[in-house]
Amino acid sequence: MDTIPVIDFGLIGTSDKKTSDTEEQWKILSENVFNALSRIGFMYIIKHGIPQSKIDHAFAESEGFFQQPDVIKEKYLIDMSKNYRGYTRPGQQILSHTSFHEFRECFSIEEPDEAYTVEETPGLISSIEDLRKHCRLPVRQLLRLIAMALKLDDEDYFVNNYNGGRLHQDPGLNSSMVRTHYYPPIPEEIQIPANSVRCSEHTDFGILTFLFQDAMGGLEVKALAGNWIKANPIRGAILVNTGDIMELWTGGLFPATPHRVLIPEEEIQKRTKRQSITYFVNPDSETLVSPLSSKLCHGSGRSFESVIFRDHYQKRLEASYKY
Ligand SMILES: O=C(O)CCC(=O)C(=O)O
Ligand SMILES: [Fe+2]
Repeated sequence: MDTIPVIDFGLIGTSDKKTSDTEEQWKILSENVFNALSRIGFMYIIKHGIPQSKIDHAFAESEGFFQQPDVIKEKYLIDMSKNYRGYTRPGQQILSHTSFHEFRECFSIEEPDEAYTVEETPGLISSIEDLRKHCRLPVRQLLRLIAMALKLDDEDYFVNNYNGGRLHQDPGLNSSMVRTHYYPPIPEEIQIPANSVRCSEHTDFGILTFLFQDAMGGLEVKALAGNWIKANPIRGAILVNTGDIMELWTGGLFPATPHRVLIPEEEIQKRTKRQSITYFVNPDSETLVSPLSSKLCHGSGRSFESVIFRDHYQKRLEASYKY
């Protein structure tokens, strides 16, 4: 499959569980989800119920933050000895050993913390938290659709491993993270070092990622055959992909699809900033993740080792921040 399918969540409405009225629609969507995740690992979700104004607001607040001088942004520099919250400057996180530099800066928020503020852009944290809050319903819907797609006896299995099945996030229990990215314009006078990218080829670390992107484009997805296809922006749609944990749970049936953002060849895009916001959906930190059944693993021919999510996450984050 060389196109990224579009899945319409409007069909199942605003309940996070199927009801007798919507059972048929849930079944159809779960089949669509199965095809998308087994063939490409990416899909667009439309009519997901998140107001466009919330998305636009988080983008505007993020832009306000990133356009400030470095000295201000670096006041909020990530301190990895404590947590992964705060500002990452360009080149500080490199997602693949094959890249020399990433023209990408970002700001990450792991879990809600009322006391944490960015005084120069006071709306940054609240707009991001608002977006996170709105993501929870479509995340829970999708986790149940995936359980149905896999024909699990327990359709709540994934939901129960995401914040212990609760709608509100418990600090410490779950490290799901919102990260707002800014790819700065690359001015003509800058010498671009060899092997530089905007974002290196990588897989995501958790269960799923929800990605909101602006109109600029540039994200590419590696199809199973190894060719790269463009994940063109669709206004208002959430681009969803599976991460390492879904690949492990399904024994490779739903692979974690590699993706990247190269430095654009088109001058206009190169000289223009790009923004994206990701919500990385992680299982609860203490979850022991292993392939769910030998039936699912059958056919992939690969073996998978069980991991405690906290250990896996720590390892992957530390490796990417070593530089
Ligand atoms: O900015 C993008 O479009 C991709 C970002 C991404 O893949 C990530 O942060 O994991
Ligand atoms: Fe990613």
